[in-house]
Amino acid sequence: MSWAADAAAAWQRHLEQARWFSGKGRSARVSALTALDWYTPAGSWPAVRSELATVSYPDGPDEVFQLLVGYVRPGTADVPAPLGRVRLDDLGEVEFFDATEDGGSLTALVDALLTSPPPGMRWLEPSAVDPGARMRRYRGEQSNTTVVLGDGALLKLFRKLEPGANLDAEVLERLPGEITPRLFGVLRADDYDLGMFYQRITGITDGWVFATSAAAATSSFAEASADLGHALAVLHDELASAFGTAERSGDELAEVMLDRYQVAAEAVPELAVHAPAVTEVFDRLRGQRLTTQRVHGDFHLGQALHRPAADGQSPWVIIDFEGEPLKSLAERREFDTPVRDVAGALRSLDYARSAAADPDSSAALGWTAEATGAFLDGYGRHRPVQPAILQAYLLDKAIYEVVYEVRNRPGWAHIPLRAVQDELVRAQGGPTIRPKEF
Ligand SMILES: Nc1ncnc2c1ncn2[C@@H]1O[C@H](COP(=O)(O)OP(=O)(O)O)[C@@H](O)[C@H]1O
Ligand SMILES: O=P(O)(O)O[C@H]1O[C@H](CO)[C@@H](O[C@H]2O[C@H](CO)[C@@H](O)[C@H](O)[C@H]2O)[C@H](O)[C@H]1O
Repeated sequence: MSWAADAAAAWQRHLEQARWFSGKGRSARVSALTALDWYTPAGSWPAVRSELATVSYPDGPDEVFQLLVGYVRPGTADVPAPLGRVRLDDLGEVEFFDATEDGGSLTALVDALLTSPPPGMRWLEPSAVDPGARMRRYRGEQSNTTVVLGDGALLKLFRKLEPGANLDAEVLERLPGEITPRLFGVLRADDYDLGMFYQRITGITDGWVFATSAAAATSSFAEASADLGHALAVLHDELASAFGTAERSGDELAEVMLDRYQVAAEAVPELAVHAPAVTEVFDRLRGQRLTTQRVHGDFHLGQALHRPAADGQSPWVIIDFEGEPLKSLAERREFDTPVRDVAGALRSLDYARSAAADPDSSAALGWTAEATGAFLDGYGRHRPVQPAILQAYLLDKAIYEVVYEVRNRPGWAHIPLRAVQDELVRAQGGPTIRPKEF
């Protein structure tokens, strides 16, 4: 049997428990393993390379995931449990493991990428990456794997691969690095972007943690929210000048939102009863001409990092431009109106009140209303938002969230389900938790 057949079974077991593996619970099978060229020089240990795992499912198309693999001589691995042992033509009998779990392999990888970069390694600012920095895997919840390289840099290894440029790298490269981290380099092989080196922002509080702590203490989030609104408006200006703008008819957008709603209503029957009211809200887009551009696409508080004020610096940095995970890559790269991100932020401020002792108390509702008003002031000072368009996007986003939560976190589904109802009541002139003009 070839090394790949032996290793595939071990990786299959590993994937089922890997936090980043999005195919869990779908009877995933590693049907092929393709080795890319070694990053590390011949004769050095550990030997490190990327391998592409093709994952097959009984209920859908194959997907490709990146594995970063470390190999050492048997009995010398520096990880608690190597995944297995294989014989490779060039290395002989070796043990292998997930190299993101081994500091020595990460150091060997970064050193090799800096000192003898493979043809696919494109450096923009190599001096920002310190090969002597302590390297460790970021332990938080994420769908890729981030390696922390001291205080200065991060290496994000993309896990689920799609041919073409990675959206996050593509955006960071074109922006000035004031509201977003600076991009230091991109690693690519064959058709795939495999990872990127970028600026680590230190001393930050994750926006979701920041907002939910404030909501739990019923302490005002207005100032931070207004700053976030302003930061998003600046980001939208930067994206428009980097990628340009276009126009789209409101009729077309209404059809797209309606189609998405219909697919969602088939997946989640509770949504189906709202068809007439949902159609009415989307119909209000008809007859309008909308300006579109590249947007964040999946903006929420977890995509914003807050840092202590410093002269001339934005207190918020915005990250993760990969778009909504339930959409295809082509859909995620499409232009949209910037209102999509405004709606994302407002939905997130609504989610954040779930951290309050009683999320439905007038204090908690008031907390969201105040933060929402402040966000819209901060954003709208610069870029006015039309209420009918915002309403359609808020509804579209809440519908997306219902499907996302039912699939991923059923215990949270009540939050967007309730939001869908609230948006529809509000659209018919009912009571609102938002400032009256919106
Ligand atoms: N430039 C950065 N500086 C500091 N921390 C960051 C930076 N980018 C991401 N993070 C942290 O890493 C976490 C995961 O990053 P993210 O880009 O959202 O990963 P994923 O694409 O895997 O979801 C974020 O929630 C944030 O806490
Ligand atoms: O961070 P991702 O790009 O993977 O986005 C997905 O997961 C998010 C949850 O982590 C999800 O966001 C929803 O829950 C958030 C609270 O956990 C809330 O702040 C957001 O407003 C809400 O949409 C996001 O929708 C999904 O695409």
